[in-house]
Amino acid sequence: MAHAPLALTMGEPGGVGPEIICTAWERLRDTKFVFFVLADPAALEGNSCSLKIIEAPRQAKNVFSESVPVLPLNNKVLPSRGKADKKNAASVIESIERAVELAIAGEASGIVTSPIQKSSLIQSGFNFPGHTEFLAELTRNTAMPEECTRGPVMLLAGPKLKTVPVTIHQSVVSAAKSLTTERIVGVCTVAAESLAQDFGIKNPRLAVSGLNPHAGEDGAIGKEDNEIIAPAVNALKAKGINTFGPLPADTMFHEDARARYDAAICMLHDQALIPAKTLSFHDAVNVTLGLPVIRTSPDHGTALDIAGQGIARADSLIAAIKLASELAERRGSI
Ligand SMILES: NC(=O)c1ccc[n+]([C@@H]2O[C@H](COP(=O)([O-])OP(=O)(O)OC[C@H]3O[C@@H](n4cnc5c(N)ncnc54)[C@H](O)[C@@H]3O)[C@@H](O)[C@H]2O)c1
Ligand SMILES: N[C@H](C(=O)O)[C@H](O)COP(=O)(O)O
Repeated sequence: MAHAPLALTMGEPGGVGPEIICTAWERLRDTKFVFFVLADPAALEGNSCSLKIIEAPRQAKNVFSESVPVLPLNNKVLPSRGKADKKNAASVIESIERAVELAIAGEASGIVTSPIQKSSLIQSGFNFPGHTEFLAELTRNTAMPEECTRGPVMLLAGPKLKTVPVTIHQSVVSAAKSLTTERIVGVCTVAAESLAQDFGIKNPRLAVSGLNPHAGEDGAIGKEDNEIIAPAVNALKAKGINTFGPLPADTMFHEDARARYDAAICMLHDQALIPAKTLSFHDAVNVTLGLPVIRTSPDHGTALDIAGQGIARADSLIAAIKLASELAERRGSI
């Protein structure tokens, strides 16, 4: 079967994306991890790698060892290193939309997204708080693979820890208010399915965090742990999903605790992402579970503060490319 390349989105042209794409290509050019970049070539110019314009993803494989294959966008960018210009929003968004189209069409085996500057896109009228929600919308009408529940669900996957936030890009106040037993059951169901099917973890063990300090101290410090989270854990156990909790979030990430589970399911974005990024900032990958296409991303953002200085590390992007390729192989799409 022909191997489809991975589609790599351009991300924020003023951030570290362009330089780490170039570094990632330099490190991967002689490997099986072939990708092409959906970008205005102007966004990638000025780095040390050579670019080759391609007309279709299938051409990527033939040029990959010599140059970065670039599938040009219709919208142009005016890159300004270290600054996110909302005038570039159309191009940033087009890159994501076209990657999804190509993945749905089978011309790309998966999507790896470069970081976007959310605030700049939102100022331009973009209506989504992140890739996760935008990708869910773009793939809404595409059928899921058999026996896979639709998400989206965010997973931060590192060598020492996998974490899933139940609430994602929400204020802490709105996240706490929006927690329901059904939502927790839904997220855990997608996570358990994907850990088994995409990551090959048989009967994955899910450790569910509480919301409040000490998981509510039996109702003395908040009622959500007993009234919303504990019933979700019971419902998941009844479905045969290997789940336990709610656990106090502050003590569930030390080394011995991590050995007891395959993924930590957390109620809040920062409960999940702080331990993931603290333990493995340069190795962890952000994966969207519960989509009909494969999507990974580095765990870091645009890093405007160091863009263009030649010090940005490409390790997390490389890990994202390798993981997307591994997931595609497992799903049999390449
Ligand atoms: N997948 C994504 O699109 C994604 C992910 C996370 C954050 N973001 C966005 O990025 C923007 C900036 O976010 P932030 O400042 O919170 O986080 P950030 O990850 O961009 O930066 C945090 C710190 O880590 C450093 N850093 C980041 N990437 C690095 C790398 N590759 N090598 C070395 N150092 C690196 C930065 O210099 C900074 O000091 C925000 O708009 C945020 O929403 C996007
Ligand atoms: N919440 C993520 C983080 O802090 O790393 C980041 O915003 C990326 O989210 P998307 O993948 O939805 O863009």
